[in-house]
Amino acid sequence: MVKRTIQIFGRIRPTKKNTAVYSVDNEESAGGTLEFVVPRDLADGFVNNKRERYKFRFQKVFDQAVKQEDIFENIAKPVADSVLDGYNGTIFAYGQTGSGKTFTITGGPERYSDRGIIPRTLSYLYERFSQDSSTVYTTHISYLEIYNEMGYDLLDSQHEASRLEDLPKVMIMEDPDQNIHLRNLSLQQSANEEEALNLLFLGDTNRMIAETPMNQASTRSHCIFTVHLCRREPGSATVRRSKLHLVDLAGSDRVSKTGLNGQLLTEAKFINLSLHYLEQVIIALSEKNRSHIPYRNSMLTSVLRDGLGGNCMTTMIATMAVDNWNIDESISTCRFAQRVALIKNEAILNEELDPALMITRLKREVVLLKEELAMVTGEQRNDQLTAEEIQKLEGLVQAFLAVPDPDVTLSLGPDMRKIQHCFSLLKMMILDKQGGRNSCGDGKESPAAKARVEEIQDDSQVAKLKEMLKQRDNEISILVKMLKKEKTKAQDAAAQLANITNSQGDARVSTMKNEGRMDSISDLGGRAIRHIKRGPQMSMGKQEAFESFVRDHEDHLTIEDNKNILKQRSTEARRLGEQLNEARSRITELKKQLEMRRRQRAAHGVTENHAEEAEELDPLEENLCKHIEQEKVAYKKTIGRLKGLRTEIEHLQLLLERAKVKLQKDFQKWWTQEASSLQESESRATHRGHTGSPSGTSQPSSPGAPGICASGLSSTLRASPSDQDPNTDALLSSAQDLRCVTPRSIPPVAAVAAWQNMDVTVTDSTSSSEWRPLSTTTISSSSIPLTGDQQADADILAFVRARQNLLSRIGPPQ
Ligand SMILES: Nc1ncnc2c1ncn2[C@@H]1O[C@H](COP(=O)(O)OP(=O)(O)OP(=O)(O)O)[C@@H](O)[C@H]1O
Repeated sequence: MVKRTIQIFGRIRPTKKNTAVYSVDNEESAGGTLEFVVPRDLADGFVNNKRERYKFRFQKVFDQAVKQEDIFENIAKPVADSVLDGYNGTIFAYGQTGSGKTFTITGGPERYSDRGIIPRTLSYLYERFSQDSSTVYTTHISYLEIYNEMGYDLLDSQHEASRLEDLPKVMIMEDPDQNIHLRNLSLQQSANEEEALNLLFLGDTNRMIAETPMNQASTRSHCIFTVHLCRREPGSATVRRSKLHLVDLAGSDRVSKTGLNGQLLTEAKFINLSLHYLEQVIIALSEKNRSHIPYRNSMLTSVLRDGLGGNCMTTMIATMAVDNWNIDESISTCRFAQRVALIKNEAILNEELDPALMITRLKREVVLLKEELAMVTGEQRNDQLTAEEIQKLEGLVQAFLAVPDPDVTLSLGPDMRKIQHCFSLLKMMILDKQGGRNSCGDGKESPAAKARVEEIQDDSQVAKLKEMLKQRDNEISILVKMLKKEKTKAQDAAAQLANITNSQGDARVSTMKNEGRMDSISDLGGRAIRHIKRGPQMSMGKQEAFESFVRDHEDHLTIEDNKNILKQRSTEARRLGEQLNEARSRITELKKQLEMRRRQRAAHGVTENHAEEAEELDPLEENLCKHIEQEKVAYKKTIGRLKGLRTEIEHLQLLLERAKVKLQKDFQKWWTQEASSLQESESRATHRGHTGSPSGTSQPSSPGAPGICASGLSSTLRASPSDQDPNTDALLSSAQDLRCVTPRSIPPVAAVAAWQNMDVTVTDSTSSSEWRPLSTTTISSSSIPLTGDQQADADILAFVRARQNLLSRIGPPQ
């Protein structure tokens, strides 16, 4: 058992201006101190206008310039080490909103070097697993978000979460021994670093997507990323199970300061309530002789129960901002940390007997005892050894011979068949080695020995061939299955491509023909292919808007930078891969040369009777060995670099993927806003039209639009409040195209309606007050360019009907 108080560390977020006076002092032995100096005039009722100096003690304080790497080395690595040893670990970040909790725990979204504690810890754990090949490690991951006292599983890949409520809800259960269980929280196995990082990415993406402007969940929720580790020593019936919780708490800002109201106030109360309960638990734990600790008051404290005053090595990171206006919050964060530092935990080694391993062990014992019994009672088995048994025995003999230690024994159990077979194998090997010397005096092998050797060789050969045949059969059936699957996929893709090219092409071709823009038609196929590659969600008009949006997005430069770095790293990885292949061939070649040289020398020694010469060191041989060693060192170095590059490439890919999701989300938000604002101005213009304002004037693009071509996008938007449906978008893009060839004087709505073959009378082409929909029910679908896809066509017709209804509601002008 390890008794230890919760370790507290301070981290100060970089700030550019208006910094409060503070000082950090880290001493090797006494830990670190952080001191704030708050002048009386600045305090001004903020914190305390009596005291000027506030001094707090931490294990260590990390000032603004400290890198993520140092945070990992000093804070997370020791905890990860104890988790590897079988103890539970928790690291939680506490601080006000924007003080750098997420940056510390997960990392920044832009640079590889900004990776936070989670990705670095995963990297470290898998590296340690690979160094300890004798132990079997199994890793599972869970990712829980707690928002308004409700738990959500962030690793759900089944549902497309667009709101937090779409994610599976997690319930807290308690068993009779008062152990906490989280029902509905999935545990995903991750075999390697890549899989673990993908899970982190999935969770973060779910977190980001589920967030809406009304529910800034990332700021107002608690997130707990947990690594569940199981470690098995070879031959041992015990397993060690440990858990590592990496916790990003909600902002600890005081409600009075945030000035919230309505829904946000309710959320803030919930968050403050759960942080308040956390504080209560911490106060109760830091007080002596408290029998009741109120863990059950909130979901957060229930989940973190072990980490707080229980079986766990726990570390807290107090994140702080030192801008003048944040100083009171930073001081209260420090005060909280001081209380946390009083809590004592008792971490125990989580070792238990593995029932499965116990069963296997007992079964093996039963077999041995049975065999021993058979030997004692003289009841020997006389059935043939199976091919598998023969193969196993060969392996045992090889392993036995490979170890020069004379104390090592060949343990075969009391089965005489196995003992005899191993003797035969050994005899065969000796005969083989002795070659001509083990013959019947005349230099030839005795026929009996030869026959026996051949028999044994045949047996093992047949067994090997049978095994190979089985493997090949398996491979063939897998390949056949894959081929079938690929064929079906190719057929589907071809059909989909044909469909999309036809439907989108048809819609555009007619308008392009009208405009004489036939050269663009040939481009349609290519665009359709790009469209499919990007996903079937966007119409071409929207796609163009998206491309423009991406170009003007604030993250564009970072994304481009990351793309370039990714390209460079991929090129370097390819080059290193080639180097590795070359080094491998060189090593093989050198080994061949060495082998040949050794044979030549051995042959020379035998034929010329120069046995002593053969024993001497050969300079050429020595040189070859040296060369091989050098190549091996270079090979290992390249492998190390390649491994590092692989991690960096995977991380960059995830960053890019995350940036893509963010862009799509931002675009979707912007698109919806633009659509509704354009619709509003459209209806305003219509009303103005009713009162005699000039008609058909094109609407200005929204000021928020980042440089999108007004004629292409805003016209599509004008008619497209429902942007979810690609067919509607395509339809509206086509409507816009038609508008381009419609006389300017015809109002846009009339143009769309005309294209839709609705009965619209334009009695005076210069006055918008003269147009009106005649019929609200007649829709001649014959002239609507339908796609042939039932769902898409139903959507198109529904859209046309909705538009017609809208027009009818506007009604004829007075
Ligand atoms: N040490 C740091 N170095 C560079 N940038 C940082 C650092 N800490 C925080 N930031 C930046 O400051 C901003 C706010 O940080 P972050 O989102 O991590 O705060 P938070 O405490 O998690 O806030 P919230 O409570 O809203 O989740 C981010 O843009 C982040 O990249």
